[in-house]
Amino acid sequence: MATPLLNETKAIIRHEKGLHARVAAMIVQKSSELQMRHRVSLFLRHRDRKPVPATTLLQLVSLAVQPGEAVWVSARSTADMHSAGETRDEAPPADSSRADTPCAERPGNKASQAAIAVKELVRFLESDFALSDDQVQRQVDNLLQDSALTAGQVFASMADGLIVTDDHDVVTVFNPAAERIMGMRASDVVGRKAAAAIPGSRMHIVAGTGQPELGRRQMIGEAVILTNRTPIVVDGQVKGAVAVFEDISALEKVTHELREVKELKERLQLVLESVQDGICVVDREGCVTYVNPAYARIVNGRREDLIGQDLRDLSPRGARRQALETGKPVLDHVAQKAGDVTVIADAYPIIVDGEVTGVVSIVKTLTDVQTLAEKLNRMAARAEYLEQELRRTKKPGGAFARFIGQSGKVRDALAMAEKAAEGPATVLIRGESGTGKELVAEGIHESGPRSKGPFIRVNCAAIPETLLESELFGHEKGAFTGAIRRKLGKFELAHKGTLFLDEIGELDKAMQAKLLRVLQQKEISRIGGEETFKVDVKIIAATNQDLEKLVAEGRFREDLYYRLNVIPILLPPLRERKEDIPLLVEHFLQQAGREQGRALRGIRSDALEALMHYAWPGNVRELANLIERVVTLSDGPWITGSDLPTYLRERAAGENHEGKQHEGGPIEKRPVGGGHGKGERCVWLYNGGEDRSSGPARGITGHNCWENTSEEQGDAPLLTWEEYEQQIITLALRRHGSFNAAAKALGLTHKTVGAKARKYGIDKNEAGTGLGEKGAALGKSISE
Ligand SMILES: Nc1ncnc2c1ncn2[C@@H]1O[C@H](COP(=O)(O)OP(=O)(O)OP(=O)(O)O)[C@@H](O)[C@H]1O
Repeated sequence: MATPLLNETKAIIRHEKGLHARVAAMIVQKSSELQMRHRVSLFLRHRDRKPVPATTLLQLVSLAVQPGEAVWVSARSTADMHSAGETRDEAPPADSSRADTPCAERPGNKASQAAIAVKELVRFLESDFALSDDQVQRQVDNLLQDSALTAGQVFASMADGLIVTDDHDVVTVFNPAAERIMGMRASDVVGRKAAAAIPGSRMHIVAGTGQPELGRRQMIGEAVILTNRTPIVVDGQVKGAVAVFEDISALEKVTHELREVKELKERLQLVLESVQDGICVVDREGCVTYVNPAYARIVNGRREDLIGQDLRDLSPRGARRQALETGKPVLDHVAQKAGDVTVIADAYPIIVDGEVTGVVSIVKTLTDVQTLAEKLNRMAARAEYLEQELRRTKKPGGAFARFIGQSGKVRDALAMAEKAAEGPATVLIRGESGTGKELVAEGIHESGPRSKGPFIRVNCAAIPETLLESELFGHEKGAFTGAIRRKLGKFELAHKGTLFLDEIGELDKAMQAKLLRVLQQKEISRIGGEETFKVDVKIIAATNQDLEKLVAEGRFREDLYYRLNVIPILLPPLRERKEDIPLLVEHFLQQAGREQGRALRGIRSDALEALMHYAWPGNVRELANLIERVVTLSDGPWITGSDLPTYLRERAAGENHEGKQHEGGPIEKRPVGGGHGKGERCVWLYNGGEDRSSGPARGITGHNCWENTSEEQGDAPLLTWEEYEQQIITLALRRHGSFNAAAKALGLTHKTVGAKARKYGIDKNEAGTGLGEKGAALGKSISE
């Protein structure tokens, strides 16, 4: 408890300047002397403010006592103060109730000493403060000097900037912190008006309005400053202003960083909360500090229960603990969790400044991993399949461009195929073996909306019945002996694409039933699996069998037949479209020549005749194989009748003369191998001539040529150079249709081709109409 002040006595300050600095210094000097003498502490109180020690200059000055005003003097025994544990400068409340208490003024009595001291100080305060004693005078001066120096020291050692201006806005104080913060020197500022010397100064405004400006933020260069400006008011008069300010740039930076860290934390939190993988964080002690919702779901726990748990209890030998102890990641760790859940975890140590401060673990259920592996498996299988397909099918142009043939039946079939490609309906392609059913099926896929999806082929005849089901529908691991891993079926692989079921007539009845079910329900299930999957597949089936007959015999399900036969496409056998033979021959000759690196010029009429009169039981496939073989075995640039296998020559010739029928159907009675006189036909690989033959064949050049047997093989009369040139230009324009393209093919500029065409009067649009008799006869001598 504070010791009460004694003898509070009123004193009127009569000095003309009131309690100003010098008077205050004299009071301090006098009070110090009295305190020493009487072993008391003396206090002054002004109005209802707290008493201040009478020996502190600044506090006395700050009482701002005016002339004629009263102050209250009181005292306290120094001995009392020490026993009460108080410091000298503390000012306990005055006990005014005892202020007027008379006291015995005997020496040695505490109360009387206080009374004497108070009385003497009151007398001094009411005096005129005249100082006669030189020593006292010096002491007062020293006091004032010390006080000023102390204030200067205080200002200099302040961390905050301090600016003081007088009532004319002249800077009187500009401390070192202000110099540092504002980057200005005190010598450049003190004594000058603040408004002029300090950019953006508001001291004159604060002094002018008398209103303080507190907590103002401002920028000085790069620094952020927080300032308090206060007017200095003495006797109700504004005497200047004081500004105290601090550089809060560092604080601002930290605040900004903190905000960024908070934002980052929020974002990360959001990511962690929404990922499907389970994430768990433990601290350096092995205590769980965070789990995301996926983690709680995977381990069948509640987040609030999991957080705070100790790894020693949770999983003492788990991946997290290992990572925590070794400081190394632990990957693919398989663990059993509650509810019979098997998880795969990766645990990564969190290392800060080389020290392991915790662990993050990422957890997936085994099923998730399996699903991913399966997806991968599926993609890999599909990629492999598509790669093979890509290698196999090189398409030169439009979807049906690889299908050679211009006969009416072919055109009808292709027109139907183009239509069939547009929609989802099942297509059934019929035709003898080798008629191009697969080629057409590919064309349908490529020209339809599913062209970006897979085209999957299954040859129903080539796969043993026992394997076909698993081939089509896939199987689960362990579904039967040998099923060592899950296999995806062709239906699954063909999802969003086309499934081509070749040789559909070969399916046994059981498979027919299964296929029918898939076609009806559009869903499959793997052998040994319980799940069913929806599949979106366009079915194209093909057969060379007489399906109607099979249905009639009960060997093919009628309902499946109708399911498949939604859009039927019939491909004619080669013997029914002989006019396509020269086209095909030229196509395969070019192909074989290219593949075998042979500079072939064409096929002689005798050979072509033989090919056209053969019945082709193996159709285009047989023709293609034959040409390939002939090209391999022949030597010269021309394929002649003698290059053909004997059976074909004899059969064609014999049957022609005798009017026999081939197994594939009747053949024309036409002479072969020179028996045709002037009307013989031949196919030029790279040339053409006027079509004078009445025969139907047209090579890829679109023309047959007359060939005079007496002039055979290079005996034709030579033409002039210009006539050859005319031929070549005509031929190139006919083939390529434009000066540009023709020039490119001939290795000339389009200007040259244009000039030559004009020279010879060749109209590029009419170049295809023929070369004239002389030119046509020379066709064969124009090599590639
Ligand atoms: N019109 C054609 N134009 C070019 N090549 C053809 C044509 N028709 C068939 N081919 C070729 O003949 C071969 C056999 O064709 P494809 O396999 O399409 O016949 P298919 O009718 O499916 O035979 P199969 O019934 O024996 O399976 C292939 O190499 C194919 O490229």
